[in-house]
Amino acid sequence: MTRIIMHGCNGKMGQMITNLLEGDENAQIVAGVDPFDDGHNKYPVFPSIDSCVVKADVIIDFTSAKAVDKLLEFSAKNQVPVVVCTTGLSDEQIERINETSKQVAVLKSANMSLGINTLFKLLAQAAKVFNPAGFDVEIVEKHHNQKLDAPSGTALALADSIKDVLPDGYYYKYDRSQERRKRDPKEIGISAVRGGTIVGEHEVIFAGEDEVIEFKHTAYSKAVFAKGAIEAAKFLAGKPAGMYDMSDVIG
Ligand SMILES: NC(=O)c1ccc[n+]([C@@H]2O[C@H](COP(=O)([O-])OP(=O)(O)OC[C@H]3O[C@@H](n4cnc5c(N)ncnc54)[C@H](O)[C@@H]3O)[C@@H](O)[C@H]2O)c1
Ligand SMILES: O=C(O)C1=N[C@H](C(=O)O)CCC1
Repeated sequence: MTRIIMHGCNGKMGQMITNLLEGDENAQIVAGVDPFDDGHNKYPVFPSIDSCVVKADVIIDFTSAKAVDKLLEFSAKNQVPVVVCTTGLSDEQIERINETSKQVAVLKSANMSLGINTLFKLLAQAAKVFNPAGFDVEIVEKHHNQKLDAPSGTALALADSIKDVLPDGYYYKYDRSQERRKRDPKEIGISAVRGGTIVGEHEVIFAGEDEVIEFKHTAYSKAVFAKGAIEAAKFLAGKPAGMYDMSDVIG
């Protein structure tokens, strides 16, 4: 039985995972962490990670960027592997995650779905074909009106999977409103839309002369992320220190 600490247990993702794990014979939440708690969970809830005294095999994190530094400290100090799903992290925090992974197992992924993690590989292939032919790359992401960070972590990861295979000099362009000039071919455009209850949509557009190729992923329920996070937690428990991602889980 994999014992899990749910960091951010009372948020939308924390509660989705709580509900899914109710019927799981191989994993259970042994403690939650959330500063906002009304006592409705079946497990004990602590207001901060450093006040959590329950032993566990792995932590799942869906909180906010502000909560991640303390989490990494706790994970390394107590030798509890951690699945970091929170997005909107700064470059310094990503560096801290890499440093932490030298002491304990860390899996970081901006998107836990099979579809997006497969898309990373497809996009790398597509970029190698379309870039020499002069295609422009634009990414459009859409999410619900409660989301704090923009662009989404997934949009940035999709952009990275393309930029990584392109020649040097490509850069991300988030806003063209202050400029009056033609598009620079070295731009990778990233646009964010927020509204209603959209779970998550990502479109990657390769626009060439007289033809356009579009890749699109739509998440219809947060369950797709929750199931991926649970699989990742089961995978990571007991693993040696190192940096992991969803491709290690999916294979
Ligand atoms: N990787 C993925 O597949 C994926 C999927 C969905 C959401 N996310 C990301 O996960 C994060 C959370 O998403 P959400 O929709 O559940 O948000 P949410 O706002 O509904 O929930 C966040 C929860 O974290 C709690 N929290 C805040 N500070 C905390 C702290 N210091 N310690 C413990 N808990 C704390 C909040 O009280 C809240 O209950 C966001 O960054 C989002 O972008 C990632
Ligand atoms: O609901 C969110 O918030 C999501 N955030 C992730 C991101 O920023 O990429 C993944 C999709 C859902």
